[in-house]
Amino acid sequence: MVKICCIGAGYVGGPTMAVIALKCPAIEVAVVDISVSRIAAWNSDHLPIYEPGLDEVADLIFVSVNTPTKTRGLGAGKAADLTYWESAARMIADVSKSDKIVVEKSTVPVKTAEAIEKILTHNSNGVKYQILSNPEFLAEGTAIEDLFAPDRVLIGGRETADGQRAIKPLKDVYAHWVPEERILCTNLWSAELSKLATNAFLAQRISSVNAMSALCEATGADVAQVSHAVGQDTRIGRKFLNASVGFGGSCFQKDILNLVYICECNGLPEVANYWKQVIKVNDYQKNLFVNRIVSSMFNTVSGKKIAILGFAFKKDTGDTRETPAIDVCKGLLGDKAHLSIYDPQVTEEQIQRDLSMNKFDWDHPVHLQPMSPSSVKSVTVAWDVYAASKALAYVLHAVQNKIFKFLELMINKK
Ligand SMILES: NC(=O)C1=CN([C@@H]2O[C@H](COP(=O)(O)OP(=O)(O)OC[C@H]3O[C@@H](n4cnc5c(N)ncnc54)[C@H](O)[C@@H]3O)[C@@H](O)[C@H]2O)C=CC1
Ligand SMILES: O=C(O)[C@H]1O[C@H](OP(=O)(O)OP(=O)(O)OC[C@H]2O[C@@H](n3ccc(=O)[nH]c3=O)[C@H](O)[C@@H]2O)[C@H](O)[C@@H](O)[C@@H]1O
Repeated sequence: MVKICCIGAGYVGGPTMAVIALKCPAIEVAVVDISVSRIAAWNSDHLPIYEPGLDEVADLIFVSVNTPTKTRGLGAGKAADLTYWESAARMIADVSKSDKIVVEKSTVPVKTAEAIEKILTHNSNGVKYQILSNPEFLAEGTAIEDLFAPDRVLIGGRETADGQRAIKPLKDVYAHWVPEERILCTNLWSAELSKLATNAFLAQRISSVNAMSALCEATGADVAQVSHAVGQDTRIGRKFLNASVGFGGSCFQKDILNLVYICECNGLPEVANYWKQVIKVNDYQKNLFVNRIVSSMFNTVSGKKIAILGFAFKKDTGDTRETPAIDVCKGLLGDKAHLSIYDPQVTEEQIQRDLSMNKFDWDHPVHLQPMSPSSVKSVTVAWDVYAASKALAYVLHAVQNKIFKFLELMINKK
């Protein structure tokens, strides 16, 4: 019987292992995490199984730990910080007594498998390792349906006989519920890079339509109509063409910055600049939104009360990682506005934490994040939409697409 262990019980590790356990009753699945509270939370919901310890637990080890953007040292602000990956790999090397297949589930820079291989084999005591890249494409809010019916499952392995042999057991796991033609097998580097490329392409579409939205505002075109017309072209397609206040979420920005850094390291500055522009347009969009509010209120929001409806980075999630609401709120707070924030999925503590935290600090295990950020005094968190909107000067609706129209309505009503 195949045994699986997953290191990292987060947004990816938790649901992915839950689905594997559900679809493959004969496979024993264990999930480990360095965050005690994370494991306690999962156990309280009876979702993934927790087994303390890795020793001899698994044949296939998924690693789904954080890969944040580096905040200091070489590549700060762009490169992926592989600290957690490295410590997971060292833990695997320390405790393994039989041959293992280590599966990269986290999104990692292309060529990471090479470094992981070195760590694992350095003190291997005769244990053999094969590294596979099996990036995850689920989106939050639809994680379970994405896992049940993925567009594709991607598995990259070494192009050696051992590498190809290692692909088989992983392919067999997915074959329990994913049609064979949707399981793509490639070499390691293609799989690693395809994940970064997919997120870059998706984010690029959003930046493209957001750039158009600025031109629409300047010319009287309606961005919803333009995006609908563009998306009707079957070569382009309709998805991911909703204009917004900018994309958020834990990965798009992080992965593109990572891609930019890899291009620079490979002596490809033109390619790096091309992708950097996707982030620049996203930042521009968030600034534009703040500037528009401030300028339409006699160039100052100082002392004015503004309600923010929705704080998470998109609907159907309580996740606030890189939510554009943080930038919008910080921009308004910078001009001394008073904010009343309402989001039924997000706690007050999380909002205060997000507004006080430094850029990129959120992407570390919970217990390693700064613990007691000072709360932002000019922010109140409301428990219903009416309370949030009481005595407000403006309502911002942090749900993609409707924002500009909604604001326009509000402005016109004034
Ligand atoms: N959130 C998402 O929708 C997606 C995320 N990804 C990628 O998957 C990876 C994980 O992302 P999330 O699950 O969102 O992160 P997360 O922060 O929710 O979960 C990561 C977990 O790993 C744990 N961890 C860190 N180091 C560890 C170690 N040495 N041993 C045991 N546990 C350790 C942390 O405590 C944390 O609970 C990232 O590389 C991300 O880019 C990929 C696709 C989708
Ligand atoms: O690697 C990852 O972490 C994941 O990143 C995204 O998933 P996610 O961040 O959960 O959410 P999305 O639905 O992609 O939305 C991201 C952001 O783009 C915004 N967006 C999305 C679509 C759109 O048309 N316009 C738009 O502004 C959303 O509001 C949100 O802020 C990808 O969709 C997943 O395939 C990928 O696995």
